[in-house]
Amino acid sequence: MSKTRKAYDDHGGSAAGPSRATGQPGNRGPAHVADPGRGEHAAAGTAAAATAVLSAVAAAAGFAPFVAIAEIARAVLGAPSLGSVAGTAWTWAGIGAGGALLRLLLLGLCTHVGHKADAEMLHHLRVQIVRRLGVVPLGWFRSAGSGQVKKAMTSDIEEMHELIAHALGALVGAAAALTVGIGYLVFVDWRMALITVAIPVAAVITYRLAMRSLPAHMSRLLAAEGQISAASVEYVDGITVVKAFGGTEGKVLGRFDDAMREHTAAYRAWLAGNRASSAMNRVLGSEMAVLGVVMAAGLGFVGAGWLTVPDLLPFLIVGIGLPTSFTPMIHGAQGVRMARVSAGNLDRLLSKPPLPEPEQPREPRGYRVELDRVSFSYDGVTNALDGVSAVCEPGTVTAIVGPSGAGKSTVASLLPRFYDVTGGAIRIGGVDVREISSKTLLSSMSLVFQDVVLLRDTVTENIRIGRPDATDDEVRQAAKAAQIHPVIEQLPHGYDTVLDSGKGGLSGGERQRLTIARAILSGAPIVVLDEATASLDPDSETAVQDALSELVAGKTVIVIAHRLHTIAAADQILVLDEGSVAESGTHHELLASGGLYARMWRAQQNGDTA
Ligand SMILES: Nc1ncnc2c1ncn2[C@@H]1O[C@H](COP(=O)(O)OP(=O)(O)OP(=O)(O)O)[C@@H](O)[C@H]1O
Repeated sequence: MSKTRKAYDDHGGSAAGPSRATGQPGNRGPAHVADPGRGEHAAAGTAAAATAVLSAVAAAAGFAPFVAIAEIARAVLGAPSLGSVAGTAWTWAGIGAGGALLRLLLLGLCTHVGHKADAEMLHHLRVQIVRRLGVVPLGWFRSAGSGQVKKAMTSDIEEMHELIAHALGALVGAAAALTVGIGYLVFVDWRMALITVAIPVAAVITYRLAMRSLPAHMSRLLAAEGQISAASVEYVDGITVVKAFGGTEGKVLGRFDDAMREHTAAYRAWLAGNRASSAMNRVLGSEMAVLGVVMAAGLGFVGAGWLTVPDLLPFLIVGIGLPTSFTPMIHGAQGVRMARVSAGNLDRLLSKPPLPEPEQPREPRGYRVELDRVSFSYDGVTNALDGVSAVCEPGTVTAIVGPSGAGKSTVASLLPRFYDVTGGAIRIGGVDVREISSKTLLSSMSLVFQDVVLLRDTVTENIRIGRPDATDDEVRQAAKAAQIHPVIEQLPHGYDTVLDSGKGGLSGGERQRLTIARAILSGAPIVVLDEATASLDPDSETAVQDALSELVAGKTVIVIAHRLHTIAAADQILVLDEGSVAESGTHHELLASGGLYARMWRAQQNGDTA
């Protein structure tokens, strides 16, 4: 949004010409700095303020050469002979050269200090975000969280960079330059100063007028942009299907064409509304406008005897420098506004309440898992789970089945405390999971989900996540147990092959077996499988099932499954319906009772044989 807005702002007109006098350093690029604590954060803030002050002084000093030229000209034109003003001229020449030199020195210093402040502040922010991510409930990432994190780490941080490295200096520098320039002109002649300043001020007003209609057009422009990118993604993602089915290519491209046309129409509609103010802005924002008005008014003043010709010179020399300070001031102010929005987003992220850790953690006594009248609500209004009770004994398999939306995955998320229950309790080895430290809790569980997450690292390291201190040999043993060893051996660099975090390299079933190897290596006594084989073809499923039987031997196993034949041998089956346990028992008991499970079983059998 912010980038888009900036792009349109640039088309709406310019408040004035290009920047000349802001003294604004360009400090980009990361730097490696030590992990800063609170004190370093304050130091970075002080450094950012120092950059702004240096920018202001540099911008003010940047006006000295112009003032010097104007003063020398005034002295020379008003004197009977050159010799009589030589001293004054040399003094002003010294002031001018000194100002130019000081500006250069301060800009160098500014770049150095600003660069450091920027790098430290952004590093500190990133460290804080990462630390916060380490303590927020993991369930948050599964809902809206990951999008928020991506935005915080990219565009919000970028806006903060803009603020510290560019906007703040631009704003303060431009304000200082304007103050010095206008102050000098007022000193020479306040009436002419008013006229000279009126032109860039009028340019700013026309700029505001040109931009006034933007919010009204923004939603249409953004919607059109959204359609363009959706159509592009649709085309790129579906290019195989589109090409394979020939005739439909035109249809997808047609959608892209329509979106482009709509964007052009929206853009034209906005431009049509601000054509006059935009044109006025371009005229008034140019140095030529200031020069023309100052000349006309100045000659009038000279004619009327209100101003001497030498006194007109400062307005021509310094006055035409004023418009160039308005553009950075407007952009700087805009940068500050955007950074405030981003700072709000970052603040919301950084103030996400952490998962409460027990003050005096307790160790579970064994690995019996007990759900005691567990209730949970995602939104605080509707209950996804309502009074669910069950006991899962070590060395047994408990299957959780039920219609879509019954709450099966919610149970799986509550066990490792991705969320905390809103009613009742979950106990492991007789201890409430909220009284067990997160580290102990997570290391007591192997979680195997349908969505396989692989890191961009070697096969060995991907398996070793299960137990970081495992030897290479133990990694291989786990891979063998998970029936993935022969596949790994076939990879270009065997166990040293770097896997793609995307879908490349291994098939779905192979990736799944890799995560099972991870879980086998971890040796955790509780295993939670959430739809681990749901998306696999029959061959892969058989291989994964074999791997799973290695993983679950002797453990407390909780399996969530859609396909009932995969859990028919479970020691107990909980049938969830609308967040409650509708029935429970073994496969045969549930079939005999003729309830929901029996109906689901029959439906799946018929589906399978149909
Ligand atoms: N992150 C979430 N935020 C809000 N509501 C959610 C979230 N996840 C699940 N729900 C809701 O909670 C209820 C239970 O969902 P859950 O995913 O646990 O069911 P499920 O039995 O696993 O379904 P499925 O078989 O389709 O995966 C549903 O109404 C679902 O819409």
